Amino acid sequence: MRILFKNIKELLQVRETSVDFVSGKEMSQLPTIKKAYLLVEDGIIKDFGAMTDFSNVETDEVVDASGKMILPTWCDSHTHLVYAGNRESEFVDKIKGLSYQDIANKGGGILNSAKKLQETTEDDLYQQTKTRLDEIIALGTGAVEIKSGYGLTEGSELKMLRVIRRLKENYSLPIKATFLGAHAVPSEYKDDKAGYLNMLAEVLMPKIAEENLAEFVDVFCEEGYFSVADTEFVMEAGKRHGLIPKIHVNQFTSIGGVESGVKFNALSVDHLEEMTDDDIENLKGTKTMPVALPGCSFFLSIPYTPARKMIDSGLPLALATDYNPGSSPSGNMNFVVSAACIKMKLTPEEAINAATLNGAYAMGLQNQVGSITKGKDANLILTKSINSYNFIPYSFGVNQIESVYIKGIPVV
Ligand SMILES: N=CN[C@@H](CCC(=O)O)C(=O)O
Ligand SMILES: [Zn+2]
Repeated sequence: MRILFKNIKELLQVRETSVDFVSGKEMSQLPTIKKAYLLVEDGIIKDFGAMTDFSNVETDEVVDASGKMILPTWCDSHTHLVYAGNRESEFVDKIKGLSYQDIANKGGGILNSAKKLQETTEDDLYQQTKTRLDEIIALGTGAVEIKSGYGLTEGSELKMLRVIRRLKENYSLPIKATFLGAHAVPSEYKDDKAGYLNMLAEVLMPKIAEENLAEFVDVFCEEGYFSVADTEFVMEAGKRHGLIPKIHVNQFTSIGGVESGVKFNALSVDHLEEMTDDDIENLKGTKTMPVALPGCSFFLSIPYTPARKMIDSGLPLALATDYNPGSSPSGNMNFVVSAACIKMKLTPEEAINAATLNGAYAMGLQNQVGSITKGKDANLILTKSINSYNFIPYSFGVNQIESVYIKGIPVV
């Protein structure tokens, strides 16, 4: 099956050869071809170039993209898509002045979501999650990471991971699963955090490895949740079970978790709303991707990751939604890209690199998605007619997407 997209006003994020990620000044370069064509064969990018160089080939379908742009779909490397119900009432508490920590202290927060999830069947949870996955695909996401972490018991953590496995079986976009058992200490273990961590390492991780239920391991490294020592314990145990670390760190305080993440070769360190100069220094020259989650900063009214300073120091950056019921109940990568430009002062080129190529790297998917490169999946966004790609972040809250293709098949 061959599809030809012709007369594309501008084809974005064109990489002749695959690059793992871009950092520092390279982030301001977004390679494009104006008046382009793109040929897709059996779901894979087969060829592309300028229309002037196009020589006719037999195709099954031709899409005339005059006035429109094509870019790789968004790569959302940090979500908590599997959850039960929502936390609308906490939203109102927050408007009335309670902080994220105040809400958690009065029994809300992660433990509230865990209670709801424990009471929900696997089938129901699958249906709720599927609705969210369909919603984010329609918004242009074509690769996604999904975490556990609202189960907090053996059975419920496995239930979450099995929901993710079912999604992997039923969808053709790449999905990566992360075991986030160390998201919060459940009430049954409130005086025995070490016992809970041991249960994660000794009981759950072997089962996850045996059933191949996750690629990554995560920890919420934060005051009141898990210390740096706890985080290292979990990363160490995860590694023993073949799970690569990706950690929640520096959301509210900088307690040394970034340095630990780097030490354990974490694939990414995520949140980073509070960054010291030492944290930035620790990330330099490493393979650990810093991931900013501006939707969370927006929703909780907490600082934005100092992305400008980080990129100007030579670091790479990825952008993700953190879609979850407590701190970012939205999986809209278009909004994330806008917020990165408006609030974190990224240029559109930097934000698009962060939300595609660098996001793919933060999931270990840099050879499969994230750029227009021959051999990668044809996971594509076809925009409406727009004047320049700056219009995507500029017109925040407005959907500029006409169609989304996953493996060359239109899903929207
Ligand atoms: N901060 C930790 N975990 C999630 C929020 C969890 C929740 O509030 O339900 C996050 O990434 O923001
Ligand atoms: Zn998160």
